[in-house]
Amino acid sequence: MKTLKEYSIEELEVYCEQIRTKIIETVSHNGGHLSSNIGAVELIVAMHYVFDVKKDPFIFDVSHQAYTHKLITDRWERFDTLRELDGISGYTRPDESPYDYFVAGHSSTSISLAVGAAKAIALKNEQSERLPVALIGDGSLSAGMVYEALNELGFRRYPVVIILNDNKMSIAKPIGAISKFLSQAMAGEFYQKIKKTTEQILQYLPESATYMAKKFEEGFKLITPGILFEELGIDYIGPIDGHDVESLIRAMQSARSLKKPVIIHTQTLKGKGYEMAEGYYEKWHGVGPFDVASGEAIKQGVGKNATTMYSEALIALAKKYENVVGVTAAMPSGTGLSPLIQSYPNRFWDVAIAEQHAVTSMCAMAKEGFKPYISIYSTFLQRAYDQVIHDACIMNLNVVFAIDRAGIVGEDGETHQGAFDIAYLSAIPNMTLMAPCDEQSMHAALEYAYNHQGPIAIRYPRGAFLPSLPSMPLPYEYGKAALLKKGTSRHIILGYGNGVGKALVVAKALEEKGIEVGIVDLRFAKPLDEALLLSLKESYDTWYVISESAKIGGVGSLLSAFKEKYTLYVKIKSFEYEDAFITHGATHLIEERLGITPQQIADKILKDIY
Ligand SMILES: Cc1ncc(C[n+]2csc(CCOP(=O)(O)OP(=O)(O)O)c2C)c(N)n1
Ligand SMILES: CC(=O)[C@@H](O)[C@H](O)COP(=O)(O)O
Ligand SMILES: [Mg+2]
Repeated sequence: MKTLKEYSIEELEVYCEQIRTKIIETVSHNGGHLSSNIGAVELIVAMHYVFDVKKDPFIFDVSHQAYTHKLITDRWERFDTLRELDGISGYTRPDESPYDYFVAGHSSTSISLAVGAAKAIALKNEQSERLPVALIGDGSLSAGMVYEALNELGFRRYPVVIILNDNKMSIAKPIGAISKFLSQAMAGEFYQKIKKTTEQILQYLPESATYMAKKFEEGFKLITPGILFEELGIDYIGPIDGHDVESLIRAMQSARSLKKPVIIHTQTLKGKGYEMAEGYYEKWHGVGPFDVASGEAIKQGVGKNATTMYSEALIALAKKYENVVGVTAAMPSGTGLSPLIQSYPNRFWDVAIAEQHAVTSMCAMAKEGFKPYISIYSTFLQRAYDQVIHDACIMNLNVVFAIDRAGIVGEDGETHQGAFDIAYLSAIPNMTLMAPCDEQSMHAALEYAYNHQGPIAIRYPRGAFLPSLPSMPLPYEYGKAALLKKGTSRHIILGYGNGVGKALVVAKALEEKGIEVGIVDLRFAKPLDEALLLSLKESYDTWYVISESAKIGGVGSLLSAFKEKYTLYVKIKSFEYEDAFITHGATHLIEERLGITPQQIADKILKDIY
């Protein structure tokens, strides 16, 4: 059986098509990242042809585009378990395969990893000449961390090969000077033409002419995107056709021989090979199951999701108040900000993958009297934690953090679960935490936040809320909770955010067993409603907590601190997440694995009682 490195170019091209078909087929069943992956097939096949995955660190930025790598290495047979619970992950994971060098999922870490690996290889003075090779997309090139890495790499000049997959797309059309600079298409095409013509002429000229041509080509690079990297001390090759296996192999072989930092600028078509996805379509970045022939989604989401509720509520607010502004860091459709960017382009922005910049720039807008709504996933806000403290909270600025994907997100797994925002935000002075539980309270929360003085974070889940009460019991008031149901037992459930809907389902299951528990919608996790909570101590011995967050630093922790403060003799039992990263898989299966489905919670409470 031939190894990949023994394939002819023709055989490699056939192999690429087989891989592409496999990816389309699998993603159409399992969902996943389609266009990024089928657009990167030739790149990754060429990587495996030229470099040695058994020794060279293969580093994929975000690694959402690494399906080809998984298929080539050791996961072809298991590939149909993609993103399923106990199946293979949609991202690289060393605990899944020795060929996955590093965990990824958040963007723009690849060049720092390559620099670190190169440093280690140099320090270990290895004879085996291992060479880190990183694949990074044009969208991921917009994050600041990349420049921190390039700054050092260009200075220390470690041998590293960076392959830039420039498909002129992030999730959405990329914004910013970097992507504009990269897509000097004219220079690229023009440069290629000149280069090809020079090579053709050179064939008939004496050796000495080659020197002149080299100088000419060096100079010519100045009008390609290469100047950015060359000036930083990183050699530049390209731009080259990222679907032409032969030129990719040649470029990677010369990059490997340079033994210094080099970036190969490849230009690809996102979605290549599946016509409906080819080009600039946000919708084919991350997809659910779909029919390959028609491109139609198979499983449509049920009801209006929390993101749409947020988007509609923000549109209403933007109409009402001129000083409402907002930002997303490269997730316009995911956060629901797209319609606002379209309707109010001078008040709502996509700032590319730049969460730190998104937060700090909005803090300046708050200082200037605007009311910014920073629309961001719980997991990606982690990237801007210092900016929340340093730029929003110390000055107690009027900034709203609209935290989407709070709680379990499902198939994206460990790197994307929205488990930590309550823990990482509740510790910050001046920060207020609140959580709506349905559409009405979402609208009310955004309105409340508009009038709130100081930084405030509003969290809500991926997908739809669990069904809640037909109407809000009372309007939001700073730090005030709502007693939804007194019940007749000495047990009460304190729900927060989407946990309120879950509490209602649990209460119903208990009622069928003759147990009537009380229910509170906490509404604010910080500050807690101390008056209401103190009023519970006489009637309820056991307080159950349902919040979609990590237990440590979560709502249960905040309530335990409250219990300590007033020396209360109540038992607090939290159904939040234990101290472990939460793997990938459908959310309901993950919750079952964690023992926190409404039925499992009801069973646990029943066991408690009897
Ligand atoms: C820190 C961070 N912010 C946002 C995201 C969400 N995200 C995942 S992939 C992606 C776009 C990446 O674009 P690019 O690097 O060009 O890759 P492509 O999908 O085009 O191949 C974004 C914004 C992320 N994974 N990490
Ligand atoms: C790779 C990445 O980080 C994004 O594509 C993410 O998967 C989007 O998540 P949602 O599907 O929840 O919008
Ligand atoms: Mg891209």
